[in-house]
Amino acid sequence: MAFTHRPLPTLTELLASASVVSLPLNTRFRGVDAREALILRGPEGATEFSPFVEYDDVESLAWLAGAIDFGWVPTPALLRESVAVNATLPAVAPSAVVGVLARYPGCRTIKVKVAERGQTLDDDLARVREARAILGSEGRIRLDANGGWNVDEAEKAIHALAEYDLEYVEQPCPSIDDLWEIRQRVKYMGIPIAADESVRKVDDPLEVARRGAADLLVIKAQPLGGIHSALDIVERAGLPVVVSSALDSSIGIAMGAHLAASIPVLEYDCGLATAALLTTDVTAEPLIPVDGAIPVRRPTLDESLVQQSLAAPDRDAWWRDRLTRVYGLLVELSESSGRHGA
Ligand SMILES: O=C(O)CCC(=O)c1ccccc1C(=O)O
Ligand SMILES: [Mg+2]
Repeated sequence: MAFTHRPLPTLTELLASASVVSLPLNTRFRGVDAREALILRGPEGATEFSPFVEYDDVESLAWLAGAIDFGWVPTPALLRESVAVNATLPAVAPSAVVGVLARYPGCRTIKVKVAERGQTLDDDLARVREARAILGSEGRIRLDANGGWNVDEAEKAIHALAEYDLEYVEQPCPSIDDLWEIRQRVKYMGIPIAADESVRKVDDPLEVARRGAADLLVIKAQPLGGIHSALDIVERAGLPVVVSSALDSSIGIAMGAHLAASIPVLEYDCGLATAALLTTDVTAEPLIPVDGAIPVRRPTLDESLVQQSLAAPDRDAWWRDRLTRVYGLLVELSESSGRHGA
């Protein structure tokens, strides 16, 4: 992973610029009702460090590199002023679908979460049927299983869900081997396979592309070490990409929007509309979709909104400890790569 910022800002500088916030969700997502994030104030503007709380320090390393990249390094040249986005539909009951989709005005593409633990294929069928009924026959529906199926389950589910006309299926199975296998099995149906976790949670983000295990890649700026590092991966992968977020505040969404705006060819709507799932944000001008797109700009922090969303003292301390530990790993890594001339 390429860490472009040298020298690193000091830990003192990072901690002094940090606020830890807890942003309640209007729809339960990934088993949580609030999203915690550590917001940093860098010379380029606000940035966000927000690996999910269950991620370990090693996995969080790339997220910190990504946060520093957006706050301390100028962004690449922007090729567009807005980015078309998909509605993200969490694994809610069919009766809740219409209410969630109302939060994404103008979106012609819906990403439906499927294969949720504790649910069945019938639950997925009912949710996707409802989404298709509301969207109409011309909008696009993509699925995201977050690796929730084995290959046989994925094959069965994709056969059953295909009647709703699928744009692609994201991470149907957990491993790269299984992605390769399911891709072969459904190729004749013309349904592309996208890789997400197999890009951002593995040692080599290019392995999927090299092995032909997916038709397209989901690219997330923060977990891939930042905009510059993600852009490098996109260039080297040679596959179409979907730029997505990880349920960030509008600051993290802006990082994704700047990445999306610097990619020459974007064939797919991006997964950058999830600020619509937050009940409150850290800026007065959140990056939520209007006419199916979000603008490419850096929101300024609204300090009173930040104050109102500050996390409880124990959570604030937890995030500062995490930042301190992960920063230590980042320093080790940049020193060892400096020694090896990388
Ligand atoms: O891509 C989108 O539409 C939104 C982002 C998203 O789905 C997501 C959000 C948080 C954690 C994981 C994921 C994911 O794509 O798997
Ligand atoms: Mg995904």
